[in-house]
Amino acid sequence: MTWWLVLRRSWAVDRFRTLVVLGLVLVQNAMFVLTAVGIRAVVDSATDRRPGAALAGAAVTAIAFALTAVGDFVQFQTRLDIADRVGRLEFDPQIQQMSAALPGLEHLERASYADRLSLVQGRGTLLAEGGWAAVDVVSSVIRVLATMVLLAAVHPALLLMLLLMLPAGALNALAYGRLGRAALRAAEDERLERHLHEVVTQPEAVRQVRAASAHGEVMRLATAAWQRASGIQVAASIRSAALAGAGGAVVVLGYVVALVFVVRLVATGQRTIGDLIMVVTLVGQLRSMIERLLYVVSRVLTAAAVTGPYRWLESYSRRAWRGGDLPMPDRLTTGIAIHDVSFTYPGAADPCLERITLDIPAGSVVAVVGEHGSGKSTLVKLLAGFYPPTSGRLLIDGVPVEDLQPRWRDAISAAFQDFGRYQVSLREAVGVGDLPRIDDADLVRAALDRSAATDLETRLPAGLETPVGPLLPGGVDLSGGQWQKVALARGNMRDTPLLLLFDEPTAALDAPSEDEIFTRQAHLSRTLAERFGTITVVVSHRFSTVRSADLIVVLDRGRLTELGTHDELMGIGGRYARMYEMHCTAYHGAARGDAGGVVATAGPAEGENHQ
Ligand SMILES: Nc1ncnc2c1ncn2[C@@H]1O[C@H](COP(=O)(O)OP(=O)(O)OP(=O)(O)O)[C@@H](O)[C@H]1O
Repeated sequence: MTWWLVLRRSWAVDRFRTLVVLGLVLVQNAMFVLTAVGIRAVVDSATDRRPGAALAGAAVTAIAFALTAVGDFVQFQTRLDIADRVGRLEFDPQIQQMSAALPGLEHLERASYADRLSLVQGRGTLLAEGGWAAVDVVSSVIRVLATMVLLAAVHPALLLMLLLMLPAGALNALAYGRLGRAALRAAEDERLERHLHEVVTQPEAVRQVRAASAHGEVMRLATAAWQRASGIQVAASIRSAALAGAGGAVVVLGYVVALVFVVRLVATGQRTIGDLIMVVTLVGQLRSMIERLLYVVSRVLTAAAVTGPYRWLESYSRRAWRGGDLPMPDRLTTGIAIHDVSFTYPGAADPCLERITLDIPAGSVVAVVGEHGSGKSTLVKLLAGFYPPTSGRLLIDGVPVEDLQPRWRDAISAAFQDFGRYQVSLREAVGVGDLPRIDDADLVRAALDRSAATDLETRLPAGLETPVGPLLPGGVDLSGGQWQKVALARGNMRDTPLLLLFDEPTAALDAPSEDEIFTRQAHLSRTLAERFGTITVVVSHRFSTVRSADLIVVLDRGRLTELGTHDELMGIGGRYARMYEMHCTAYHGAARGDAGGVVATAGPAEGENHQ
């Protein structure tokens, strides 16, 4: 229950104010009853010509009324303040932490998960306000009940007013439930619209958009997405307003009927004028009370659009972290075993990897090859623990990988073909690969060295502290290849990994740089293999690297079709042999100049060695 959680957090953040608010809720309700009874006493005393009693009653009523008004104000402000503090200091950081610490990628790639995340992120204050609004609901209900008791004392038939609240409340709940569901439905288009705007504003993407003269089209798509999202929300608002309006009309009708009824009681002498004035006051207030009740219920329901996703995030992060407490080994002894692993992307119809079985001995270098879309990167993501296999098991030294999470992630160094361009200092852009040691300049230099990128530090005006990226004050932009080297160095920050993953990490580099990097990485892999039994997994189009691997894994449409060393696979004469030969033919053809008008930019000396 979110309101209970909010109260507990508020208590932890500010005990005094929490007590003030809860105390005021009780006092105000007592003062409210006193005001109503006081008004009746004043009027009846005046009617009976008892001026002293009338004056005393007026004084008590005025004080009770003043206390109610001041209490309302203080309570409202204090509650807003606590909700804001709890939202910003407790919920927002927790939400950020839960989202950032999720071990896999499913929450970012499955649309329904991403929608919930986008609804809850940065909405901690709304969540806290929703919790306090629930306290408001309780307070408003107490006030309405007190009113009903006072009305019943005048005539029990007035209790029928209570019945009117049920349809009004139900209509309002429907109205706001509809709004919450619309927010969730619109979230996907809102995300799309934000993404398309990023595409036309972020330097990396905008170049391609400009080159294709697609700016207008992207903007049209963004506008269409915005219109769909806003259409969903506007339609839901109109329907909700109609429902809430119908609820209000029911209440007003009851108000009029009640007044006519009491006037008749007074006219027939069954009740006093004091009773009439009290009923007029109470019923008049009842309307605003019910409106307030409906308003606070609406706040709770609006917050429910966030509480639902918040609850989901909590339970999802608990499930995602179901890993055991097993300690991480310091070194691999047997290696990684993949047993009958299949994997289907969230929301996808067909599996992307099917029944892969593979033993990777500790200390080995494995190359994964296959056509585009054959599942190479997916296999790498599974090894990194970004996704759990849909079926089958992944064992690290005989231990299921999920029992080692999240520590397994800390034992991995990885560089991918898609890389982030973090616009911070060079030191931070590399150091973030091992966050606890981000300030260790020597470690950052060693990572740059392992990635053949030491020249970056010497070329940049302020060395490691140079801001990289054009958006920073004094920032220096890097070339595509330099950015890739930064990403590679980031992947090399950890100096004692048990698994090195390289998924086409040099695609943006020229052949000599690529050659130098692979020579260094090969040396690094061997050193780490000896010391820690570290396994290296490389996805590469570079056959000189592939052929020197201890084990080559050939994937074809998600299935493992061939497995062995270069010589073994060439001996089989299957897919690998054909790929290798095609590569050599294309390469030599290009080198001879029969590339059909395509200028070959990589010469034999630039890194390829096929024999
Ligand atoms: N996040 C995703 N959601 C759904 N399907 C995906 C996702 N990522 C990849 N796929 C699909 O899974 C299949 C394998 O993709 P993967 O990236 O593993 O192939 P690959 O062999 O690494 O390709 P490439 O050589 O082009 O990098 C492809 O059909 C791809 O469309």
